[in-house]
Amino acid sequence: MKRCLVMKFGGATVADIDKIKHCIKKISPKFNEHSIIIVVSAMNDTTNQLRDLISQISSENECALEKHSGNLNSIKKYSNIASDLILSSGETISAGVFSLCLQDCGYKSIPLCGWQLPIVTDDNYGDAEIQQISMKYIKELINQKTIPVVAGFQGISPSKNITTLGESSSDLTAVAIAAELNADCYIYKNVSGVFTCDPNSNSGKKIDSLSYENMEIASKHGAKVVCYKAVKYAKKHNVKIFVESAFQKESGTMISNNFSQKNIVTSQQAFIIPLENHDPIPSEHIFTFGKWCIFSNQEEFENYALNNNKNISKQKYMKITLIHPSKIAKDHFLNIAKKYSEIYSCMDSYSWICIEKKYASNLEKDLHESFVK
Ligand SMILES: Nc1ncnc2c1ncn2[C@@H]1O[C@H](COP(=O)(O)OP(=O)(O)O)[C@@H](O)[C@H]1O
Ligand SMILES: N[C@@H](CC(=O)OP(=O)(O)O)C(=O)O
Repeated sequence: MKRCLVMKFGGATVADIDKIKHCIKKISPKFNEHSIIIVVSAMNDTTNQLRDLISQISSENECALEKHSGNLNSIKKYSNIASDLILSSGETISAGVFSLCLQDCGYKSIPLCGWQLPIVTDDNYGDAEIQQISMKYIKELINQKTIPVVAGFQGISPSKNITTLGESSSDLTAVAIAAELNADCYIYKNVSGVFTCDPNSNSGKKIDSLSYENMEIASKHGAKVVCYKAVKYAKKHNVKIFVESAFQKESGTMISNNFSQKNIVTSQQAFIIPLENHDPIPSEHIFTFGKWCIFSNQEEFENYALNNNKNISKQKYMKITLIHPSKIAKDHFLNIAKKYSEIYSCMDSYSWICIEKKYASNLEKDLHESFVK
């Protein structure tokens, strides 16, 4: 059997037929060497429209609930089951449409819902955890040189209800299938990789390679580019993720254990100090990667600081960069902040700090070590 490759296309990349046909161009160079498995998200913002639809009904449900004074938990459970069925339908359509487009381009293809594999989850509707996946059907299709197009985001509970895996979790479907097949996982987006900041709102720089740990932290703190549950799963099962543009040729970002030295500022050249209760950081603020910003080197940082926040002394800022929430470090952060009072007042309530290695005390080093382990 050829080596398997999972290719996941996000909602923005499958927004219409023209875009899907562009996505398909990404498949042909890989098709001869690999057995391809496609995973798709719902077209564009279909899932949000479905969420809106559900919320219109749910508010009426609450009134009905009060009228009938039924058992709140069981009524909630029934409405969650129905909501997940509705929410999952965006991916069902998308899998069918993508598969039809593949057929139109001359490939043999079959669309699959999560339950057809099946991807068995717990019954935590709306944010279900994967418990077991069978690759039997996918392997049969691969052997027949047929490309399976799997609807992302979907699972099935032990009681045979459709579940969804959580917001943006088609990435998780893709990574979980890749883990089962010992395959790499390509995630195609409308951006060309993971950037130091959201490329649509700031002048970030593309990162060539990134550790699971850094991506996990960034995703957890709001970087929308790869779903947090997917990164966690990839780390656990050692699945290499490549984030690339669906429409451009340039190389993207690799997320793995083999990351290049220059891109790991937060764990190698600097110390992450965990903090608690940080406030949301305005997008124009210097530290945005979701809520994080990673710089490859001092010069990059200085340029960014200079271009984006002229009020802040770049010299002092060199001592400050980043963050993760945790109880132990809060007092410690406040002490550091006092040392750099000018910066602290600039930062106001932003509890984000990162200390370059050369400035770090032993305590800071210990905190860092305990965090990155
Ligand atoms: N650090 C980051 N790097 C790249 N994209 C980011 C980052 N933070 C936020 N984003 C945003 O994440 C979005 C995800 O890409 P998109 O293709 O829209 O997602 P989807 O796969 O869900 O359709 C991008 O449009 C980009 O603006
Ligand atoms: N459509 C689902 C799942 C998903 O992963 O979507 P996307 O890959 O477009 O973020 C959602 O919006 O949550």
